[in-house]
Amino acid sequence: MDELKPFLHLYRRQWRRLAFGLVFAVLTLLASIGLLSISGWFISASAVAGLVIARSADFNYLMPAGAVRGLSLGRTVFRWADRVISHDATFRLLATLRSWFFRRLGPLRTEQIKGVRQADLLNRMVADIDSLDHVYLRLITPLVAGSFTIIAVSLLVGYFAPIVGLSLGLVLTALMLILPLLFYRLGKTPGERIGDEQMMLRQHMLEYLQGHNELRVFDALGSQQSKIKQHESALIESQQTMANLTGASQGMVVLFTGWVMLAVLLLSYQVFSADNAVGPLLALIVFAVMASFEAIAPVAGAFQHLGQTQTAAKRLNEILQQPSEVTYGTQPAATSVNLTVEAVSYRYGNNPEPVLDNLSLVIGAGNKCALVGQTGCGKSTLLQLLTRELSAESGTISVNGTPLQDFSESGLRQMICVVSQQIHVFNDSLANNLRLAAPDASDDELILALQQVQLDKLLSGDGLQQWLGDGGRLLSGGEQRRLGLARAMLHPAPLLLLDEPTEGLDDDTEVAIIDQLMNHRPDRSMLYVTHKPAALAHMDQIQYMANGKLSVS
Ligand SMILES: Nc1ncnc2c1ncn2[C@@H]1O[C@H](COP(=O)(O)OP(=O)(O)OP(=O)(O)O)[C@@H](O)[C@H]1O
Repeated sequence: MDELKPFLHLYRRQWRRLAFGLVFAVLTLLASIGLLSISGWFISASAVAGLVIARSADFNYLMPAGAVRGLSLGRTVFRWADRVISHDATFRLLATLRSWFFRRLGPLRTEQIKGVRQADLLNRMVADIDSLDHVYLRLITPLVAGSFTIIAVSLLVGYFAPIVGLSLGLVLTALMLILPLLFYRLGKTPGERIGDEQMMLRQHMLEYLQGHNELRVFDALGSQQSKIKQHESALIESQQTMANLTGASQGMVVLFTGWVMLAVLLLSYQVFSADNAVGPLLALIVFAVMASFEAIAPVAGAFQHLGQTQTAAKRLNEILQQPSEVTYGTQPAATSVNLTVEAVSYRYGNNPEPVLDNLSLVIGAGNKCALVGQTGCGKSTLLQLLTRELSAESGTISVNGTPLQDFSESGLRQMICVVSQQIHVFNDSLANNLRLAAPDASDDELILALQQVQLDKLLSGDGLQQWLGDGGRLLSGGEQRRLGLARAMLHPAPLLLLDEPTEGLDDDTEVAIIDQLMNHRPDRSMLYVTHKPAALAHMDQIQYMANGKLSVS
Protein backbone atom coordinates (compact mmCIF):
# COMPACT_ATOMS: atom_id res chain seq x y z
CA MET A 1 0.00 0.00 0.00
CA ASP A 2 3.07 2.27 0.28
CA GLU A 3 2.71 3.18 -3.37
CA LEU A 4 -0.57 4.97 -2.61
CA LYS A 5 0.93 7.20 0.10
CA PRO A 6 2.18 10.02 -2.18
CA PHE A 7 -1.36 10.50 -3.46
CA LEU A 8 -3.20 10.42 -0.17
CA HIS A 9 -2.13 13.94 0.82
CA LEU A 10 -3.99 15.24 -2.25
CA TYR A 11 -7.16 13.66 -0.89
CA ARG A 12 -6.92 16.04 2.06
CA ARG A 13 -7.62 19.00 -0.22
CA GLN A 14 -11.07 17.58 -0.94
CA TRP A 15 -11.70 16.23 2.54
CA ARG A 16 -14.89 18.22 3.16
CA ARG A 17 -16.59 16.96 0.01
CA LEU A 18 -15.27 13.45 0.52
CA ALA A 19 -16.51 13.44 4.13
CA PHE A 20 -19.96 14.70 3.08
CA GLY A 21 -20.10 12.01 0.40
CA LEU A 22 -19.30 9.41 3.05
CA VAL A 23 -21.95 10.74 5.44
CA PHE A 24 -24.60 10.49 2.71
CA ALA A 25 -23.43 7.01 1.69
CA VAL A 26 -23.85 5.86 5.30
CA LEU A 27 -27.24 7.59 5.60
CA THR A 28 -28.42 5.87 2.39
CA LEU A 29 -27.50 2.46 3.75
CA LEU A 30 -29.10 3.16 7.12
CA ALA A 31 -32.29 4.34 5.38
CA SER A 32 -32.29 1.12 3.30
CA ILE A 33 -31.97 -1.02 6.38
CA GLY A 34 -34.66 0.96 8.18
CA LEU A 35 -36.96 0.81 5.17
CA LEU A 36 -36.63 -2.92 4.61
CA SER A 37 -36.83 -3.93 8.26
CA ILE A 38 -39.79 -1.66 9.13
CA SER A 39 -41.63 -2.73 5.95
CA GLY A 40 -41.11 -6.40 6.87
CA TRP A 41 -42.25 -5.80 10.39
CA PHE A 42 -45.22 -3.64 9.28
CA ILE A 43 -46.56 -6.17 6.77
CA SER A 44 -46.27 -9.05 9.24
CA ALA A 45 -47.62 -7.03 12.16
CA SER A 46 -50.60 -5.80 10.07
CA ALA A 47 -51.34 -9.37 9.02
CA VAL A 48 -51.13 -10.61 12.61
CA ALA A 49 -53.27 -7.67 13.85
CA GLY A 50 -55.87 -8.39 11.14
CA LEU A 51 -56.24 -11.94 12.41
CA VAL A 52 -57.14 -10.81 15.91
CA ILE A 53 -60.12 -8.41 15.85
CA ALA A 54 -59.46 -7.04 19.32
CA ARG A 55 -55.88 -6.13 18.39
CA SER A 56 -56.64 -4.69 14.94
CA ALA A 57 -58.51 -1.76 16.48
CA ASP A 58 -55.50 -0.81 18.62
CA PHE A 59 -52.92 -1.30 15.91
CA ASN A 60 -51.30 1.96 14.87
CA TYR A 61 -51.08 1.82 11.06
CA LEU A 62 -50.12 5.44 10.62
CA MET A 63 -46.76 5.59 12.39
CA PRO A 64 -45.07 2.69 10.54
CA ALA A 65 -46.64 3.74 7.20
CA GLY A 66 -45.27 7.26 7.75
CA ALA A 67 -41.86 5.82 8.66
CA VAL A 68 -41.81 3.68 5.50
CA ARG A 69 -42.67 6.70 3.34
CA GLY A 70 -40.18 8.91 5.14
CA LEU A 71 -37.38 6.37 4.84
CA SER A 72 -38.07 5.65 1.18
CA LEU A 73 -38.05 9.38 0.36
CA GLY A 74 -34.99 9.83 2.57
CA ARG A 75 -33.16 7.00 0.85
CA THR A 76 -33.76 8.57 -2.57
CA VAL A 77 -32.59 11.99 -1.40
CA PHE A 78 -29.54 10.58 0.41
CA ARG A 79 -28.58 8.44 -2.58
CA TRP A 80 -28.88 11.48 -4.87
CA ALA A 81 -26.77 13.62 -2.52
CA ASP A 82 -24.22 10.81 -2.14
CA ARG A 83 -23.84 10.42 -5.92
CA VAL A 84 -23.67 14.15 -6.65
CA ILE A 85 -21.24 15.01 -3.85
CA SER A 86 -18.95 11.97 -4.16
CA HIS A 87 -18.75 12.25 -7.95
CA ASP A 88 -18.08 15.97 -7.74
CA ALA A 89 -15.33 15.28 -5.18
CA THR A 90 -13.89 12.49 -7.33
CA PHE A 91 -13.77 14.62 -10.48
CA ARG A 92 -12.11 17.44 -8.55
CA LEU A 93 -9.67 14.95 -7.13
CA LEU A 94 -8.82 13.62 -10.58
CA ALA A 95 -8.31 17.16 -11.86
CA THR A 96 -5.99 17.88 -8.90
CA LEU A 97 -4.10 14.62 -9.45
CA ARG A 98 -3.68 15.27 -13.16
CA SER A 99 -2.48 18.86 -12.80
CA TRP A 100 -0.17 17.82 -9.93
CA PHE A 101 1.32 15.07 -12.11
CA PHE A 102 1.72 17.52 -14.98
CA ARG A 103 3.44 20.09 -12.74
CA ARG A 104 5.83 17.44 -11.42
CA LEU A 105 6.57 16.31 -14.97
CA GLY A 106 7.57 19.83 -16.08
CA PRO A 107 10.89 20.24 -14.22
CA LEU A 108 12.11 16.72 -15.11
CA ARG A 109 14.86 16.77 -17.67
CA THR A 110 13.99 15.37 -21.09
CA GLU A 111 16.39 12.48 -20.46
CA GLN A 112 14.59 11.46 -17.30
CA ILE A 113 11.43 10.77 -19.24
CA LYS A 114 13.07 9.83 -22.52
CA GLY A 115 12.85 6.11 -21.69
CA VAL A 116 9.08 6.45 -21.35
CA ARG A 117 7.27 6.36 -24.66
CA GLN A 118 4.72 9.02 -25.50
CA ALA A 119 1.81 6.59 -25.39
CA ASP A 120 3.03 5.24 -22.06
CA LEU A 121 3.18 8.73 -20.61
CA LEU A 122 -0.30 9.46 -21.93
CA ASN A 123 -1.53 6.19 -20.45
CA ARG A 124 -0.06 7.15 -17.06
CA MET A 125 -1.69 10.58 -17.21
CA VAL A 126 -5.10 9.28 -18.24
CA ALA A 127 -5.77 5.64 -17.30
CA ASP A 128 -3.45 5.33 -14.29
CA ILE A 129 -4.69 8.52 -12.70
CA ASP A 130 -8.29 7.47 -13.43
CA SER A 131 -7.79 4.24 -11.54
CA LEU A 132 -6.68 6.16 -8.45
CA ASP A 133 -10.30 7.27 -7.97
CA HIS A 134 -10.97 3.66 -6.94
CA VAL A 135 -9.30 4.39 -3.62
CA TYR A 136 -12.14 6.67 -2.55
CA LEU A 137 -15.11 5.31 -4.49
CA ARG A 138 -14.34 1.62 -4.22
CA LEU A 139 -12.29 1.28 -1.07
CA ILE A 140 -12.83 4.01 1.50
CA THR A 141 -16.56 4.58 0.93
CA PRO A 142 -17.65 0.90 1.00
CA LEU A 143 -15.38 0.15 3.98
CA VAL A 144 -16.59 3.07 6.09
CA ALA A 145 -20.24 2.66 5.07
CA GLY A 146 -20.02 -1.12 5.63
CA SER A 147 -18.54 -0.68 9.12
CA PHE A 148 -21.27 1.75 10.17
CA THR A 149 -23.91 -0.59 8.80
CA ILE A 150 -22.56 -3.55 10.76
CA ILE A 151 -22.60 -1.51 13.96
CA ALA A 152 -26.12 -0.19 13.28
CA VAL A 153 -27.65 -3.58 12.36
CA SER A 154 -25.97 -5.35 15.28
CA LEU A 155 -27.28 -2.72 17.71
CA LEU A 156 -30.77 -2.85 16.20
CA VAL A 157 -30.99 -6.64 16.36
CA GLY A 158 -29.15 -6.71 19.73
CA TYR A 159 -31.77 -4.36 21.18
CA PHE A 160 -34.41 -7.08 20.72
CA ALA A 161 -32.14 -10.12 21.17
CA PRO A 162 -28.61 -9.35 22.43
CA ILE A 163 -27.15 -12.77 21.64
CA VAL A 164 -28.46 -12.62 18.06
CA GLY A 165 -27.13 -9.07 17.63
CA LEU A 166 -23.69 -10.06 18.93
CA SER A 167 -23.47 -13.19 16.76
CA LEU A 168 -24.62 -11.22 13.72
CA GLY A 169 -22.02 -8.49 14.40
CA LEU A 170 -19.25 -11.07 14.64
CA VAL A 171 -20.26 -12.90 11.44
CA LEU A 172 -20.61 -9.66 9.42
CA THR A 173 -17.24 -8.38 10.72
CA ALA A 174 -15.58 -11.69 9.80
CA LEU A 175 -17.06 -11.45 6.28
CA MET A 176 -15.87 -7.83 5.99
CA LEU A 177 -12.35 -8.98 6.78
CA ILE A 178 -12.19 -12.27 4.87
CA LEU A 179 -13.96 -11.40 1.59
CA PRO A 180 -11.82 -8.31 0.78
CA LEU A 181 -8.59 -10.19 1.53
CA LEU A 182 -9.64 -13.17 -0.55
CA PHE A 183 -10.68 -11.07 -3.55
CA TYR A 184 -7.64 -8.81 -3.25
CA ARG A 185 -5.41 -11.90 -3.65
CA LEU A 186 -7.50 -13.33 -6.50
CA GLY A 187 -7.71 -10.01 -8.37
CA LYS A 188 -4.08 -8.90 -7.95
CA THR A 189 -2.50 -10.70 -10.92
CA PRO A 190 -5.28 -10.07 -13.49
CA GLY A 191 -5.56 -6.46 -12.22
CA GLU A 192 -1.86 -5.84 -12.78
CA ARG A 193 -2.07 -7.46 -16.20
CA ILE A 194 -5.00 -5.23 -17.19
CA GLY A 195 -2.88 -2.13 -16.43
CA ASP A 196 0.14 -3.46 -18.36
CA GLU A 197 -1.83 -4.71 -21.34
CA GLN A 198 -3.85 -1.49 -21.61
CA MET A 199 -0.59 0.42 -21.76
CA MET A 200 0.95 -1.86 -24.40
CA LEU A 201 -2.22 -1.77 -26.48
CA ARG A 202 -2.25 2.05 -26.41
CA GLN A 203 1.44 2.17 -27.34
CA HIS A 204 1.10 -0.16 -30.34
CA MET A 205 -2.12 1.49 -31.44
CA LEU A 206 -0.54 4.94 -31.39
CA GLU A 207 2.50 3.67 -33.27
CA TYR A 208 0.15 2.09 -35.81
CA LEU A 209 -1.73 5.34 -36.34
CA GLN A 210 1.23 7.71 -36.30
CA GLY A 211 3.56 5.53 -38.34
CA HIS A 212 0.90 4.17 -40.70
CA ASN A 213 2.61 5.44 -43.85
CA GLU A 214 6.05 4.07 -42.88
CA LEU A 215 4.56 0.74 -41.81
CA ARG A 216 2.80 0.49 -45.17
CA VAL A 217 5.90 1.42 -47.17
CA PHE A 218 8.01 -1.21 -45.35
CA ASP A 219 5.21 -3.80 -45.52
CA ALA A 220 5.04 -3.99 -41.71
CA LEU A 221 1.33 -3.26 -41.23
CA GLY A 222 0.59 -6.98 -40.68
CA SER A 223 3.16 -7.48 -37.93
CA GLN A 224 2.00 -4.31 -36.15
CA GLN A 225 -1.62 -5.49 -36.39
CA SER A 226 -0.71 -8.85 -34.90
CA LYS A 227 1.04 -7.13 -31.95
CA ILE A 228 -2.15 -5.12 -31.38
CA LYS A 229 -4.30 -8.28 -31.55
CA GLN A 230 -1.99 -10.10 -29.16
CA HIS A 231 -2.25 -7.39 -26.49
CA GLU A 232 -5.96 -6.96 -27.10
CA SER A 233 -6.56 -10.70 -26.52
CA ALA A 234 -4.44 -10.64 -23.34
CA LEU A 235 -6.38 -7.59 -22.13
CA ILE A 236 -9.76 -9.20 -22.85
CA GLU A 237 -8.63 -12.40 -21.11
CA SER A 238 -7.66 -10.49 -17.95
CA GLN A 239 -10.89 -8.48 -18.06
CA GLN A 240 -12.79 -11.76 -18.38
CA THR A 241 -11.01 -13.12 -15.29
CA MET A 242 -11.92 -9.95 -13.40
CA ALA A 243 -15.55 -10.22 -14.55
CA ASN A 244 -15.64 -13.85 -13.36
CA LEU A 245 -14.25 -12.77 -10.01
CA THR A 246 -16.90 -10.04 -9.75
CA GLY A 247 -19.56 -12.66 -10.49
CA ALA A 248 -18.04 -15.00 -7.89
CA SER A 249 -17.93 -12.25 -5.25
CA GLN A 250 -21.57 -11.31 -5.91
CA GLY A 251 -22.56 -14.99 -5.83
CA MET A 252 -20.76 -15.51 -2.52
CA VAL A 253 -22.48 -12.49 -1.02
CA VAL A 254 -25.90 -13.84 -2.10
CA LEU A 255 -25.01 -17.24 -0.67
CA PHE A 256 -23.88 -15.75 2.64
CA THR A 257 -27.00 -13.55 2.74
CA GLY A 258 -29.15 -16.70 2.61
CA TRP A 259 -27.07 -18.62 5.12
CA VAL A 260 -26.81 -15.77 7.61
CA MET A 261 -30.55 -15.02 7.30
CA LEU A 262 -31.36 -18.66 7.94
CA ALA A 263 -28.96 -18.83 10.89
CA VAL A 264 -30.36 -15.59 12.38
CA LEU A 265 -33.91 -16.85 11.89
CA LEU A 266 -33.15 -20.14 13.68
CA LEU A 267 -31.25 -18.41 16.49
CA SER A 268 -33.97 -15.78 16.98
CA TYR A 269 -36.61 -18.51 16.98
CA GLN A 270 -34.71 -20.21 19.82
CA VAL A 271 -34.45 -16.95 21.72
CA PHE A 272 -38.09 -15.95 21.26
CA SER A 273 -39.63 -19.46 21.27
CA ALA A 274 -41.58 -18.81 24.46
CA ASP A 275 -43.39 -15.85 22.94
CA ASN A 276 -45.92 -16.44 20.14
CA ALA A 277 -46.34 -12.77 19.32
CA VAL A 278 -42.81 -12.26 18.01
CA GLY A 279 -43.54 -13.12 14.37
CA PRO A 280 -43.34 -9.48 13.15
CA LEU A 281 -40.15 -8.97 15.16
CA LEU A 282 -38.59 -11.97 13.43
CA ALA A 283 -39.49 -10.38 10.09
CA LEU A 284 -37.84 -7.13 11.19
CA ILE A 285 -34.63 -8.92 12.17
CA VAL A 286 -34.47 -11.03 9.01
CA PHE A 287 -35.07 -8.05 6.74
CA ALA A 288 -32.47 -5.99 8.61
CA VAL A 289 -29.93 -8.77 8.01
CA MET A 290 -30.89 -8.89 4.34
CA ALA A 291 -30.44 -5.13 3.98
CA SER A 292 -27.08 -5.18 5.75
CA PHE A 293 -25.64 -7.29 2.93
CA GLU A 294 -26.27 -4.35 0.62
CA ALA A 295 -23.30 -2.79 2.43
CA ILE A 296 -21.14 -5.91 2.39
CA ALA A 297 -21.54 -6.61 -1.35
CA PRO A 298 -19.40 -3.71 -2.71
CA VAL A 299 -16.54 -4.38 -0.27
CA ALA A 300 -15.59 -7.76 -1.77
CA GLY A 301 -15.55 -6.35 -5.30
CA ALA A 302 -13.64 -3.26 -4.18
CA PHE A 303 -10.52 -5.07 -3.10
CA GLN A 304 -10.52 -7.11 -6.28
CA HIS A 305 -9.42 -3.94 -8.14
CA LEU A 306 -6.86 -2.85 -5.55
CA GLY A 307 -4.00 -4.65 -7.37
CA GLN A 308 -4.79 -2.68 -10.55
CA THR A 309 -4.83 0.59 -8.55
CA GLN A 310 -1.51 -0.27 -6.88
CA THR A 311 0.13 -0.97 -10.25
CA ALA A 312 -1.16 2.37 -11.55
CA ALA A 313 0.23 4.17 -8.49
CA LYS A 314 3.57 2.38 -8.89
CA ARG A 315 3.84 3.49 -12.52
CA LEU A 316 3.02 7.10 -11.61
CA ASN A 317 5.58 7.01 -8.80
CA GLU A 318 8.27 5.91 -11.25
CA ILE A 319 7.93 9.34 -12.84
CA LEU A 320 7.05 11.39 -9.79
CA GLN A 321 9.84 10.12 -7.57
CA GLN A 322 12.59 11.16 -9.96
CA PRO A 323 14.42 14.06 -8.38
CA SER A 324 13.85 17.23 -10.39
CA GLU A 325 17.23 18.68 -11.20
CA VAL A 326 15.91 22.06 -12.20
CA THR A 327 14.77 24.43 -9.47
CA TYR A 328 13.68 28.01 -10.02
CA GLY A 329 14.07 31.17 -7.98
CA THR A 330 11.72 34.12 -7.63
CA GLN A 331 13.39 36.81 -9.77
CA PRO A 332 10.96 38.32 -12.33
CA ALA A 333 11.82 38.73 -16.01
CA ALA A 334 14.26 41.49 -17.00
CA THR A 335 13.18 43.92 -19.74
CA SER A 336 16.57 43.99 -21.46
CA VAL A 337 19.15 41.24 -21.38
CA ASN A 338 22.89 41.32 -20.94
CA LEU A 339 23.85 37.64 -21.11
CA THR A 340 27.08 36.32 -19.60
CA VAL A 341 28.22 32.72 -19.91
CA GLU A 342 31.28 32.13 -17.75
CA ALA A 343 33.52 29.03 -17.90
CA VAL A 344 30.59 26.67 -18.49
CA SER A 345 31.20 22.94 -18.94
CA TYR A 346 28.70 20.23 -19.73
CA ARG A 347 28.89 16.53 -20.49
CA TYR A 348 26.10 14.07 -21.32
CA GLY A 349 25.86 11.23 -18.78
CA ASN A 350 29.21 9.63 -18.05
CA ASN A 351 30.82 10.61 -21.35
CA PRO A 352 34.57 11.12 -20.78
CA GLU A 353 34.64 14.15 -23.11
CA PRO A 354 32.58 17.23 -22.19
CA VAL A 355 30.49 18.71 -25.01
CA LEU A 356 31.14 22.21 -23.66
CA ASP A 357 34.50 22.80 -22.04
CA ASN A 358 35.04 25.97 -20.00
CA LEU A 359 33.04 27.98 -22.51
CA SER A 360 32.59 31.74 -22.05
CA LEU A 361 30.45 34.21 -23.98
CA VAL A 362 29.03 37.71 -23.46
CA ILE A 363 26.07 39.10 -25.39
CA GLY A 364 25.34 42.70 -24.41
CA ALA A 365 21.84 44.23 -24.37
CA GLY A 366 20.61 44.49 -27.97
CA ASN A 367 23.70 42.66 -29.22
CA LYS A 368 23.34 40.09 -32.02
CA CYS A 369 25.65 37.09 -31.85
CA ALA A 370 25.99 34.30 -34.42
CA LEU A 371 27.16 30.87 -33.30
CA VAL A 372 28.75 28.85 -36.07
CA GLY A 373 30.27 25.39 -35.86
CA GLN A 374 30.37 21.89 -37.27
CA THR A 375 27.44 19.64 -36.74
CA GLY A 376 27.55 17.95 -33.34
CA CYS A 377 29.91 20.49 -31.77
CA GLY A 378 27.44 21.44 -29.00
CA LYS A 379 25.50 24.49 -30.26
CA SER A 380 22.08 23.13 -29.36
CA THR A 381 23.46 21.97 -26.02
CA LEU A 382 24.43 25.57 -25.21
CA LEU A 383 20.90 26.74 -26.08
CA GLN A 384 19.45 24.04 -23.81
CA LEU A 385 21.64 25.32 -20.96
CA LEU A 386 20.38 28.85 -21.59
CA THR A 387 16.75 27.73 -21.38
CA ARG A 388 17.57 25.59 -18.31
CA GLU A 389 16.49 22.39 -20.00
CA LEU A 390 19.95 21.22 -18.95
CA SER A 391 22.05 22.32 -15.98
CA ALA A 392 25.75 23.16 -16.34
CA GLU A 393 28.30 20.88 -14.70
CA SER A 394 30.37 23.91 -13.74
CA GLY A 395 30.50 27.61 -14.52
CA THR A 396 27.73 30.24 -14.37
CA ILE A 397 25.20 31.73 -16.71
CA SER A 398 23.75 35.08 -15.70
CA VAL A 399 21.43 37.77 -17.02
CA ASN A 400 22.31 41.34 -15.99
CA GLY A 401 24.52 39.84 -13.27
CA THR A 402 21.76 37.60 -11.80
CA PRO A 403 22.36 33.83 -12.07
CA LEU A 404 19.85 32.18 -14.38
CA GLN A 405 18.65 29.80 -11.64
CA ASP A 406 17.46 32.79 -9.54
CA PHE A 407 14.77 33.64 -12.10
CA SER A 408 11.28 32.25 -11.64
CA GLU A 409 10.14 29.81 -14.32
CA SER A 410 7.60 32.23 -15.75
CA GLY A 411 10.16 35.07 -15.57
CA LEU A 412 12.61 32.97 -17.56
CA ARG A 413 10.02 32.05 -20.21
CA GLN A 414 8.97 35.70 -20.54
CA MET A 415 12.57 36.77 -20.89
CA ILE A 416 13.83 34.18 -23.38
CA CYS A 417 12.15 33.10 -26.60
CA VAL A 418 13.52 30.04 -28.39
CA VAL A 419 13.03 28.90 -31.95
CA SER A 420 14.39 25.36 -31.86
CA GLN A 421 15.15 23.05 -34.76
CA GLN A 422 11.93 21.16 -34.28
CA ILE A 423 8.88 23.39 -34.15
CA HIS A 424 5.96 21.84 -32.35
CA VAL A 425 2.73 22.53 -34.14
CA PHE A 426 -0.38 21.79 -32.10
CA ASN A 427 -3.42 20.14 -33.62
CA ASP A 428 -5.27 23.44 -33.46
CA SER A 429 -6.05 26.54 -35.50
CA LEU A 430 -3.35 28.79 -36.99
CA ALA A 431 -4.41 31.59 -34.60
CA ASN A 432 -4.13 29.43 -31.49
CA ASN A 433 -0.76 28.08 -32.61
CA LEU A 434 0.51 31.66 -32.93
CA ARG A 435 -1.10 32.90 -29.70
CA LEU A 436 1.07 30.47 -27.73
CA ALA A 437 3.72 33.17 -28.04
CA ALA A 438 1.44 36.12 -27.34
CA PRO A 439 -1.94 35.13 -25.86
CA ASP A 440 -3.30 38.69 -26.07
CA ALA A 441 -2.20 39.43 -29.64
CA SER A 442 -4.91 40.85 -31.89
CA ASP A 443 -5.79 39.26 -35.24
CA ASP A 444 -4.00 42.13 -37.00
CA GLU A 445 -0.81 41.45 -35.06
CA LEU A 446 -0.99 37.76 -35.97
CA ILE A 447 -1.49 38.62 -39.63
CA LEU A 448 1.48 41.05 -39.54
CA ALA A 449 3.74 38.34 -38.03
CA LEU A 450 2.65 35.90 -40.76
CA GLN A 451 3.44 38.51 -43.42
CA GLN A 452 6.87 39.14 -41.91
CA VAL A 453 7.79 35.47 -42.31
CA GLN A 454 6.02 35.19 -45.69
CA LEU A 455 3.40 32.79 -44.42
CA ASP A 456 0.41 34.98 -45.29
CA LYS A 457 -0.57 32.58 -48.06
CA LEU A 458 -1.86 30.35 -45.23
CA LEU A 459 -4.55 32.96 -44.65
CA SER A 460 -6.41 32.09 -47.85
CA GLY A 461 -9.40 29.87 -47.15
CA ASP A 462 -10.20 29.73 -43.44
CA GLY A 463 -7.77 32.54 -42.57
CA LEU A 464 -6.54 32.47 -38.99
CA GLN A 465 -8.99 29.69 -38.18
CA GLN A 466 -7.24 27.32 -40.60
CA TRP A 467 -6.66 23.97 -38.90
CA LEU A 468 -3.02 22.85 -38.88
CA GLY A 469 -3.51 19.12 -38.19
CA ASP A 470 -1.75 16.71 -35.86
CA GLY A 471 1.91 17.80 -35.49
CA GLY A 472 1.39 20.34 -38.28
CA ARG A 473 0.87 17.62 -40.90
CA LEU A 474 -0.85 20.13 -43.16
CA LEU A 475 2.29 22.34 -43.25
CA SER A 476 5.56 21.73 -45.11
CA GLY A 477 8.83 21.59 -43.13
CA GLY A 478 9.76 25.13 -44.25
CA GLU A 479 6.30 26.43 -43.29
CA GLN A 480 6.63 24.90 -39.84
CA ARG A 481 9.96 26.67 -39.33
CA ARG A 482 8.43 29.96 -40.45
CA LEU A 483 5.55 29.41 -38.01
CA GLY A 484 8.23 29.16 -35.30
CA LEU A 485 9.73 32.45 -36.53
CA ALA A 486 6.29 34.11 -36.57
CA ARG A 487 5.95 33.08 -32.91
CA ALA A 488 9.35 34.69 -32.23
CA MET A 489 8.13 37.92 -33.90
CA LEU A 490 5.09 37.97 -31.64
CA HIS A 491 6.87 37.01 -28.41
CA PRO A 492 7.90 40.08 -26.39
CA ALA A 493 11.06 38.43 -24.90
CA PRO A 494 14.19 40.63 -24.84
CA LEU A 495 16.45 37.63 -25.65
CA LEU A 496 15.92 35.53 -28.75
CA LEU A 497 17.62 32.16 -29.25
CA LEU A 498 17.42 30.81 -32.78
CA ASP A 499 18.62 27.31 -33.70
CA GLU A 500 19.09 27.16 -37.49
CA PRO A 501 15.69 28.79 -38.11
CA THR A 502 16.09 29.20 -41.87
CA GLU A 503 17.26 25.65 -42.60
CA GLY A 504 15.39 24.32 -45.64
CA LEU A 505 14.30 27.77 -46.91
CA ASP A 506 15.32 29.02 -50.34
CA ASP A 507 17.93 31.83 -50.41
CA ASP A 508 15.55 34.70 -51.32
CA THR A 509 13.02 33.83 -48.63
CA GLU A 510 15.83 33.35 -46.12
CA VAL A 511 17.35 36.80 -46.82
CA ALA A 512 13.93 38.50 -46.67
CA ILE A 513 12.99 36.82 -43.38
CA ILE A 514 16.35 37.54 -41.74
CA ASP A 515 15.96 41.23 -42.71
CA GLN A 516 12.55 41.30 -41.01
CA LEU A 517 13.88 39.51 -37.96
CA MET A 518 16.76 41.94 -37.46
CA ASN A 519 14.70 45.09 -38.04
CA HIS A 520 11.64 43.95 -36.12
CA ARG A 521 13.06 44.64 -32.63
CA PRO A 522 16.58 46.07 -32.84
CA ASP A 523 16.75 46.29 -29.01
CA ARG A 524 16.55 42.53 -28.64
CA SER A 525 19.62 40.50 -27.73
CA MET A 526 20.05 37.53 -30.02
CA LEU A 527 21.98 34.26 -30.20
CA TYR A 528 21.67 32.87 -33.71
CA VAL A 529 22.92 29.34 -34.41
CA THR A 530 23.52 28.87 -38.09
CA HIS A 531 25.58 27.13 -40.74
CA LYS A 532 24.59 29.66 -43.37
CA PRO A 533 26.31 32.91 -44.31
CA ALA A 534 23.12 34.92 -45.06
CA ALA A 535 22.60 36.07 -41.47
CA LEU A 536 26.22 36.76 -40.62
CA ALA A 537 26.26 40.23 -42.21
CA HIS A 538 23.70 41.46 -39.65
CA MET A 539 25.65 40.26 -36.63
CA ASP A 540 27.58 42.27 -34.04
CA GLN A 541 29.78 39.28 -33.26
CA ILE A 542 30.38 35.83 -34.75
CA GLN A 543 31.54 33.02 -32.49
CA TYR A 544 33.04 29.85 -33.95
CA MET A 545 32.58 26.74 -31.88
CA ALA A 546 34.98 23.77 -31.92
CA ASN A 547 36.00 21.21 -29.30
CA GLY A 548 33.52 22.63 -26.81
CA LYS A 549 35.12 26.10 -26.89
CA LEU A 550 34.44 29.37 -28.72
CA SER A 551 36.68 31.62 -30.75
CA VAL A 552 35.60 35.06 -31.96
CA SER A 553 35.73 36.18 -35.55
N1 LIG B 1 20.83 13.54 -24.94
C1 LIG B 1 22.07 13.30 -25.33
N2 LIG B 1 22.79 12.31 -24.79
C2 LIG B 1 24.05 12.05 -25.16
N3 LIG B 1 24.69 12.76 -26.10
C3 LIG B 1 24.04 13.78 -26.69
C4 LIG B 1 22.70 14.10 -26.35
N4 LIG B 1 22.30 15.15 -27.08
C5 LIG B 1 23.36 15.48 -27.87
N5 LIG B 1 24.39 14.66 -27.63
C6 LIG B 1 25.70 14.71 -28.26
O1 LIG B 1 26.31 15.94 -27.90
C7 LIG B 1 26.99 16.49 -29.00
C8 LIG B 1 26.51 17.91 -29.26
O2 LIG B 1 25.16 17.85 -29.69
P1 LIG B 1 24.38 19.17 -30.14
O3 LIG B 1 23.00 18.76 -30.53
O4 LIG B 1 24.53 20.19 -29.10
O5 LIG B 1 25.20 19.58 -31.43
P2 LIG B 1 24.91 20.73 -32.50
O6 LIG B 1 26.16 21.50 -32.63
O7 LIG B 1 23.70 21.50 -32.15
O8 LIG B 1 24.65 19.85 -33.81
P3 LIG B 1 23.76 20.22 -35.11
O9 LIG B 1 24.44 21.39 -35.76
O10 LIG B 1 23.81 18.99 -35.93
O11 LIG B 1 22.42 20.56 -34.61
C9 LIG B 1 26.78 15.55 -30.18
O12 LIG B 1 27.93 14.73 -30.29
C10 LIG B 1 25.58 14.72 -29.77
O13 LIG B 1 25.67 13.41 -30.28
